[in-house]
Amino acid sequence: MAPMKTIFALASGVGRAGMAVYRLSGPAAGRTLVDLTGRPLPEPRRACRRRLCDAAGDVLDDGLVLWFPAPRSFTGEDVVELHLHGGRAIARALTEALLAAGLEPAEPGEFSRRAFMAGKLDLTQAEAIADLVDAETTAQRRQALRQLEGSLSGLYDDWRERLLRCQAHLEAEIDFSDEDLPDGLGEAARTALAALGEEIGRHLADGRRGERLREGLSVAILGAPNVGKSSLLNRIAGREAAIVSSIAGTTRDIIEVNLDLSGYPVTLADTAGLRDAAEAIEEEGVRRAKARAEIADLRLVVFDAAALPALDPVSLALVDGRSLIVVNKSDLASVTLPERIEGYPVLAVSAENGDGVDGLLAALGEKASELLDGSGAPVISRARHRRALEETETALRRALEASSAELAAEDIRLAGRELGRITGRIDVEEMLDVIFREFCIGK
Ligand SMILES: Nc1nc2c(ncn2[C@@H]2O[C@H](COP(=O)(O)OP(=O)(O)OP(=O)(O)O)[C@@H](O)[C@H]2O)c(=O)[nH]1
Ligand SMILES: [K+]
Ligand SMILES: [Mg+2]
Repeated sequence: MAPMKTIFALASGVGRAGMAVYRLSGPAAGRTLVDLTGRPLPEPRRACRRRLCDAAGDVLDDGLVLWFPAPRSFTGEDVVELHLHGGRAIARALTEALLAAGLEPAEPGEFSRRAFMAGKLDLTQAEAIADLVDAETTAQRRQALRQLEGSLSGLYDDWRERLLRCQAHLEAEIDFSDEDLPDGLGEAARTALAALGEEIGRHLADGRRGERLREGLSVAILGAPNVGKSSLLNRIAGREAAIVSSIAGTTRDIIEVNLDLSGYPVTLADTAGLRDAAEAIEEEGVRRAKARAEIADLRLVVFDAAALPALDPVSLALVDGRSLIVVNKSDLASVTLPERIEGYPVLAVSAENGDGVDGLLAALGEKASELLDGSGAPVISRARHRRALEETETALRRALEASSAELAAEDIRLAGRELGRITGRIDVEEMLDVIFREFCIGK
């Protein structure tokens, strides 16, 4: 095996800042610190003030240095942290000095990858670090923290252990029963596997709460042309994100704004007015609007108060349990607004003067919490986990139906392998690149 390289990266944000934190990891980290400071290594894990110079003796900066000898460090290797002043010139000079010392710039996610290799984190925890850094709302931050603390690791490891136990029992039965092999599964294994299958099934039926929370809830504003969809988006976003005009068919592309709705991440999308379009570009806009209506977690179906009692039939067809009914232009209403449409409560608003918008946001927040909040039990946070769990469940079901003990044991082995892939207990090499690629540099 090639000797482990020593890597470095700016772990804090790039650009002008009061402070910048650089991280070095690998066998040459300690020697590099000695060379940069011209002093012996400081006491482990204690911040010390030091002046840093390059090989020519030019002063780079004056700051704090920390020394984390292996294995008690983030990566499990020798690690050095340099807390310097933020700024591009310092970053450039330090980078040159480190390159000259033979260190290499870290790849995205390389620190976390080394931590995983050293057994400091499992894959769900490594993914949680990426999520935590990306978290934009309170609920996202909490979910990532729970996962980093091992909520998913604990659950999946426990399931995997139970599977391995069943597998061991079954294989013992096969090995020691000489002539008359037991048919299929033993009673005890059957009960244990069926219970496990049910638990995994319940975990899978979480309404995609964790994944939605990570990705943000997708909310689409839909309705006929000119009902004020773009005006409503702008009112909620607090800025002129979309073009508003009195010409029907103004919006074509989907315009998205990201909102933090009482801690829940929401992507609100404005769409083209639904109608039989007059020309090709608008037609494409309508096609995109309909596609978004299909995939959205929630729909705001907007009607025009000035057009009442007439209700656009295309919009009406979109109303279901996933929608909130909005009647806009309440300031123009000449008739009393209905309390319900198709049995669903009506939210009256005026995008023009802001009336009713707080009520709409409150209703949206309630829906978001219904879709995203759970019992507090750990939830699946990534499609990668969901796929592996589905494979596990399928293999378990096959094991329960298997005609011989050997076939059942093989399926149980497959199920355990799928579970192990989630936390990275087994068979991980090929997945590592995919997982750590989405990290940013310095993590
Ligand atoms: N009086 C009043 N006018 C409104 C209100 N909301 C929007 N309008 C007006 O209605 C017209 C259409 O508004 P838009 O926001 O462009 O409507 P839209 O639904 O996005 O239209 P398309 O993109 O063409 O489908 C504009 O002239 C707006 O100023 C409202 O609450 N009250
Ligand atoms: K319009
Ligand atoms: Mg519009």
